[in-house]
Amino acid sequence: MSGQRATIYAPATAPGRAGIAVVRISGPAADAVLAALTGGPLPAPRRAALRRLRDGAGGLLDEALVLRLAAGASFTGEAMVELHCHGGLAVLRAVLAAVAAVPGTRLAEPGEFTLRAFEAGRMDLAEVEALGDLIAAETEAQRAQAVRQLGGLSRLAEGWRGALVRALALTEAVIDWADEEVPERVEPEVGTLLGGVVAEIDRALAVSEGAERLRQGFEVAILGAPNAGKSSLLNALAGREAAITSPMPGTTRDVVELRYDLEGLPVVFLDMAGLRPTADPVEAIGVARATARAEAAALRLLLAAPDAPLPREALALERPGDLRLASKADLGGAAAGLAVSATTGAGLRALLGAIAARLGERVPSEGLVAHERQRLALEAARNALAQAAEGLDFRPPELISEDIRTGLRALERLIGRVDTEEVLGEVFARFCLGK
Ligand SMILES: Nc1nc2c(c(=O)[nH]1)N(C=O)[C@@H](CNc1ccc(C(=O)N[C@@H](CCC(=O)O)C(=O)O)cc1)CN2
Ligand SMILES: Nc1nc2c(ncn2[C@@H]2O[C@H](COP(=O)(O)OP(=O)(O)OP(=O)(O)O)[C@@H](O)[C@H]2O)c(=O)[nH]1
Ligand SMILES: [Mg+2]
Repeated sequence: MSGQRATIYAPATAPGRAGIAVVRISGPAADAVLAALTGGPLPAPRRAALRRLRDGAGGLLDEALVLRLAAGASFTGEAMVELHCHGGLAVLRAVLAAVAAVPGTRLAEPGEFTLRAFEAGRMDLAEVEALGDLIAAETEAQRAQAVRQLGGLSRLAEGWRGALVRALALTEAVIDWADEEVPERVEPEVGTLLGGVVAEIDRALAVSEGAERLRQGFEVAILGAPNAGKSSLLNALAGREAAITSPMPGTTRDVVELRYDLEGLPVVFLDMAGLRPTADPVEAIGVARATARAEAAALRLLLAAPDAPLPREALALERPGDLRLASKADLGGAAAGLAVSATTGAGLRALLGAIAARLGERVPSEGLVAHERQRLALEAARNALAQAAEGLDFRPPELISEDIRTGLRALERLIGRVDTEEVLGEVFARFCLGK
C-alpha cells in the first residue's frame, strides 16, 4: 500500500439517529473496501445494489444499498464507494470500523473529499467556497446565492482571463516588433478589452458587500433603556423564553442571539443589556458588549417604552435606515415609532415586514462575490487593469503588459490556480466531515 495514495472514508451524513447514514469512501482501495464488506461481486458503476455488510470475522453489520463510482467519473475524480446504511449510531460505528480495517484506508479530514476534487482540477477555489456556502446555507436567499456562485463566478473569471490574454498578446506584439512597422495601433482594442473587464469586475464588486452580509446573516440589534422590553420582544419573536425577563432594570447582561429565517433572509436578533450609565461593573461589561454589537449590526431596533424612553446612549448608535419602536403598546402612551407589544403580539408582523423590507434592499439579486478572499483578489485585479487602461496612450507597452500580467495573476488567485497551502488550509477547514 505504501506509495499509493490513502483511501479516505467518512460519514457523509450528520451523526445521530436517522433513517439512513451514508459512508463515503474515495481512493484506490475503494473497490477493495466494498469487496471486503460485501464478500460478493462488485455491482456495475452507478448501479445501486442491495448488499449485506459484514466485518472481517463474517459478523453481519447491516443491510445496505451500495454504490460504486469509477475513477474519472466521481465527485473526487477517484474511485469511490458509498454505503447507504441504516442511520443508527451503532450501525455507523460498526461499519466505519469495518472500513478502517481494510488496508490503505484512513478517516478523512473535514473537506478532504472536496480537496481531492480541487486537486484533480474538477473544481476551482471559488467553486469550493460556493459549495461550502451551499452546505452552510440555512435560508432560501443564502441557498439561492450559493448555488448561483457554484460555477457562476468561475465562468465570469474565465471570460475575463480570455479577454486579458488577448490584450496581453496585442501589447506584447508591440514590444516584440518595436523596430518594425506596427501595422495598426493596438491601443483602441486593448483599451476596449481592459475597459470591459474593469467594468464587469466593478459590477461584481458593487454588490459584494450585500452578498457577504447575506452569506453571514444579518444581525439585528435590539436597543433601549433597561426595562424597555427588549428581552420580552425577543421572546415574543422566538415563541419561547429564550432570554430572562423581569421587572428589574438591568436584567440582561450577556448578548442573547436568536437565529431567525425571515422570509428566506438569515437574521440573528441580538437582545442585550439596556443602555445606561452604571456603577455596577458587571452591568458595565454588558453595556460595553451591547454597544459594540449594536455598532457592528446590520440594523438596529430602538425600543422606547412608556416607562423607559430612549436613552442618549441608544440615540448615539442610531443610523439611517434603523427602526424606532414604541414597545409595550398595550399600555397606551404615545411614543413615536412602530407600535409593538410583546404581551399581546400586536405589531410583531408589521415589525418583521419592516425588517425584511430594510434588509431585502441590501440583498443583491446577482451577488457572486461573497468572500473577503475573493473580493481582495478582484480588487487587486481591478486596480492593476484600470492602471493599465489609463496609461495606454502614454506609458511604455512594457509597463502596460506588466499591469495586465498582475491582473491576470490576481484572477488566477481568485480561482486558486496560484495559491499558497495556507489559503487552501483556511478554505477547506470550513468544511464539515464527509464533504
Ligand atoms: N449520494 C450522493 N449524493 C450526492 C453527491 C454524492 O457524491 N453522492 N454529491 C456530491 O457531493 C452531490 C452531487 N454532486 C456530484 C457531482 C459530481 C458527481 C460525479 O460523479 N461526477 C462525474 C460524473 C458526471 C456525470 O455523470 O454527469 C464527473 O464529473 O466526471 C457526483 C455527484 C450531491 N448529492
Ligand atoms: N404590559 C407590557 N409589559 C411588558 C411588555 N414587554 C415587557 N414588559 C414588561 O417590562 C418589564 C421589562 O421587560 P424586559 O423584557 O425584561 O425588559 P428589557 O428591556 O429586556 O430589560 P433589561 O434586560 O433590564 O435591559 C417586565 O416586567 C416585562 O413583563 C409589553 O409588551 N407589555
Ligand atoms: Mg433584557
